[in-house]
Amino acid sequence: MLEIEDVTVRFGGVVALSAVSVRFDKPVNGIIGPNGAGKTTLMNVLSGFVRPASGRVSGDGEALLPLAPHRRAHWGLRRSFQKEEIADDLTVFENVLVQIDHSRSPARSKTAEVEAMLALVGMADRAGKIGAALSGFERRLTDVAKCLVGRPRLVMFDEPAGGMSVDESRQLGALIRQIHGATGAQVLVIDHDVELIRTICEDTLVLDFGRRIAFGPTAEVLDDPRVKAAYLGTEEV
Ligand SMILES: Nc1ncnc2c1ncn2[C@@H]1O[C@H](COP(=O)(O)OP(=O)(O)OP(=O)(O)O)[C@@H](O)[C@H]1O
Repeated sequence: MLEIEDVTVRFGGVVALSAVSVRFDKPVNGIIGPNGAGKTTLMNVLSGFVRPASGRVSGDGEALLPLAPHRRAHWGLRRSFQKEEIADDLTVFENVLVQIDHSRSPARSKTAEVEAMLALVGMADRAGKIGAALSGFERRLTDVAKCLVGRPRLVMFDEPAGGMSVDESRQLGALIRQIHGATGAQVLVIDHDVELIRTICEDTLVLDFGRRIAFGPTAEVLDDPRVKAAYLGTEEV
C-alpha cells in the first residue's frame, strides 16, 4: 500500500503539488490530469528526484522520503520512463539481467527470473536480439521486464502508451494488468490516454493545478463533473 500525505512541492513561485493526500491500495492505480497538473512531479517525489517542501510518503508502512533514490530501488520501487532506457549493444536478456546482476542470488536463479519476466512480457523468443535492433514496442516490453525483476513492490509507468498504436496500447494495458498477479507489486500509471486508464486502473487520482480534485474508483472519477470541467477544452474524458 502506498500512502501519500499532505505533499507540497514548489518550484520557485510555482506550486506544482499542493497538500496532496491519497492512499493507493489497489493493484493498478491511475494518475490523470491536464498538462502541468503535477502528475510527473508526484512520480518524481516518489522516486526521489524531487524533494517536497512538506509531506510524508510510506510504502507498505515504511517511510520512503528519507531514503536516497538507490535505497528506494532496493526497497522495491521501479519506474519506467516515457523514453525507455535500453542499452543498444546489449541483448534483451542482458538488458534485463543487468538490473539484478549485483544481487547475491545464485546465477541460475537470476537467469530463471529474467527468463520468466521475458516470457511474461512476450519477449522470450527475442531474448538474444540486441537493443539497437528492437522496434519501439519491443523496447517498451523490454523496459517493462527490467522493472519486474528483483522483487518490485511498486512499479510506476509515466505515459507508457505514448507513441504506441491502438493495438500496442491495448497489449501493453493487458500486460500491466498482469503485473500484480505475477510479482505482487502495486502499479501506478500516468497516461493521457483516458481509455487506457479506464480499462486497467481500479482507482484513479485526478490532479489539476497541483491539487487533488478527485480520487476513487476510475469509472466514478471519470464521471465526476469537476473532472470533466478540468478537462474542458483540453481533452475528452
Ligand atoms: N523542475 C521544474 N522546475 C520548475 N517548474 C517545474 C519543474 N518541474 C515541473 N514544473 C512545473 O510544475 C508544474 C507541474 O508539472 P508536471 O510536469 O508535474 O505536470 P504534469 O501533470 O506531469 O504535466 P504533463 O501532462 O504536461 O506532463 C508545471 O507548472 C510545471 O511547469
